[in-house]
Amino acid sequence: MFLVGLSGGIASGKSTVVAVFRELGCAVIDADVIAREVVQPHFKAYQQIVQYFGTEILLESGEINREALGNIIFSHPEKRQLLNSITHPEIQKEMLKQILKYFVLGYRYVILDIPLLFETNRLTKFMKHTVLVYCDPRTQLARLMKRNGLSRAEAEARVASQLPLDEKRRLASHIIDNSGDRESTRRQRLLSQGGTDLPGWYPVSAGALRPPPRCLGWQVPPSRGALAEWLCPALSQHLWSRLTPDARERCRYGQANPQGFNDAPGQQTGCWQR
Ligand SMILES: CC(C)(COP(=O)(O)OP(=O)(O)OC[C@H]1O[C@@H](n2cnc3c(N)ncnc32)[C@H](O)[C@@H]1O)[C@@H](O)C(=O)NCCC(=O)NCCS
Ligand SMILES: Nc1ncnc2c1ncn2[C@@H]1O[C@H](COP(=O)(O)OP(=O)(O)OP(=O)(O)O)[C@@H](O)[C@H]1O
Repeated sequence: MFLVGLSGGIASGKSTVVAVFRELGCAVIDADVIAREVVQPHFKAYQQIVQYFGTEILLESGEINREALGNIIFSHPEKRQLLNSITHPEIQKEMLKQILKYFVLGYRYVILDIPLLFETNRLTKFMKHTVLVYCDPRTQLARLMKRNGLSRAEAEARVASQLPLDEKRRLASHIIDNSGDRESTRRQRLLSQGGTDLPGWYPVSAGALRPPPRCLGWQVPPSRGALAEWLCPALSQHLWSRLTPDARERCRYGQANPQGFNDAPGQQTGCWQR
């Protein structure tokens, strides 16, 4: 089984992109969702958070007031480190459990949506590929202010708590540019599944839909087109109908990269239009 690390910056569009992969039936593990689970009242991390941050960060229900905790940690780097040291080990344990679940189910690829993948840098070595959901800094700030109702200064503090997206760009093996509208982000993915020089997100999504028998692996079908038909005819037809005439031509003439991802060391594949 291969792990694909998907990351980005705060409000760069990870959830938006991941929603599309889920639509296609991909196996996705979301670190933000797990981060919410492991701080529920009966968990160890909850007790530690209350011990260090005090009961003033609790709601009346006893649950953690995420807005209040966020306000503290995004303006105090040392408190952020403390929170990370409490939550990250618990998040990683739960992620490992979910990875094992998908392994047992026979999935070939699992997408791990990890906001701080490049900051912590401990997990990248386990990833077959890393995908960065990029967004230009002005758009990122505007979307963050709007979504969270933050002032410019508050939003800037949150962005500054992470590595700049331009730096993450250099660390990722693949980029999805989400600076434009949702449809253009979607097109990047679809094109990548049928185009020429594209690394082929296809095996990831198709593999999730119907895990192939282990003994066959992925080498048996001679081309990606055949692979698509073999795995999921309905999805294959749908994707074919969404391709541009030019991309169809290229597929017909066998120029699509049958290997899926382009793995040349240090090379960023140009699959997703930037
Ligand atoms: C600070 C908290 C309470 C804010 O909760 P809230 O519901 O408002 O935001 P949410 O959890 O949806 O996170 C939104 C985004 O904030 C960013 N973010 C969250 N935690 C951190 C952090 N410690 N450092 C930098 N950025 C962070 C990420 O981009 C994340 O996608 C919460 O994010 C948290 O518990 N963070 C610590 C755990 C963590 O590191 N989570 C990130 C996934 S590993
Ligand atoms: N292409 C887009 N066009 C317009 N708005 C978008 C686009 N992509 C995302 N958004 C909006 O921007 C905000 C941030 O997107 P999203 O929640 O997907 O980011 P994220 O990276 O998952 O955020 P976080 O780091 O906080 O988890 C949301 O309000 C979303 O609706």
